[in-house]
Amino acid sequence: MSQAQQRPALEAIGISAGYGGRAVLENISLTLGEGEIVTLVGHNGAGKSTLMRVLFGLHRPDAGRIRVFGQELPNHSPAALGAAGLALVPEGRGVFPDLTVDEIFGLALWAAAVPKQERAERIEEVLTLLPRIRDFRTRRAGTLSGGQQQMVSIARALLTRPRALLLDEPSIGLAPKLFQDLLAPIAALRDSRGIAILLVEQNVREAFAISDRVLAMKSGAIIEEGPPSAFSDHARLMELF
Ligand SMILES: Nc1ncnc2c1ncn2[C@@H]1O[C@H](COP(=O)(O)OP(=O)(O)OP(=O)(O)O)[C@@H](O)[C@H]1O
Repeated sequence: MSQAQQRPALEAIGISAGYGGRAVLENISLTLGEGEIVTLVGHNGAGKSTLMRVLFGLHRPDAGRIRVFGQELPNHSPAALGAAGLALVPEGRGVFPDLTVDEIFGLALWAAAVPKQERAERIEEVLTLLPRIRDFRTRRAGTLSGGQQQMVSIARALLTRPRALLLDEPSIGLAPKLFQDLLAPIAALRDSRGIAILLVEQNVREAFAISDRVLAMKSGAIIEEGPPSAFSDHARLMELF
């Protein structure tokens, strides 16, 4: 039995969800194994972000169950999920523009109830992974480039030392080189700490290079699943987008 079958980081079973009575997700089931990197691909509007929000307790599903590290939480809220070891980096960064990077980190550590004496060490740990942030730690987030804000958003999620990370389109607004600079430490995190990652990404070449498995979504359902090599055929991918 593989590790993923023994104790998945995340299990979604029969998730259906929508907006105002309009169905967007229909009976979705997926598993993210411990230490596994899975990329979720699909056309615009397929429901990828909605699924991420449901998984992180930001959107209530109409049906289905979600387990995190084998546990179904009585309150599937972002705070409870954070405490259980899950973190989300949402699409579009969501950093507070008027706060400096250091202030954003301080707020995140405070919100996660990390003891004061541990905070500097946590920040140092994340800055080792994403060293470019050192150059703009004292600047207000609103004055940073899109790529720098994306880095801050990922760093903020990592401060809580998650065991599973949901990453929604981290490449948006990033030059290809910067995106690769971002993916390398993420892949290293899996290797060093066994963190599990569910990645929504349109830049499939870069994403597949670090992925164990790919899930393809179409119109609110997962229609195909397999190793990245099964999706390397360009024509096959074009069908999905
Ligand atoms: N807050 C909302 N209210 C109403 N409808 C929404 C809302 N958010 C998303 N939708 C709709 O749900 C469907 C799925 O959107 P979602 O953002 O989940 O897709 P996606 O696969 O992430 O797309 P993209 O790749 O463009 O980000 C779309 O038809 C979208 O218009």
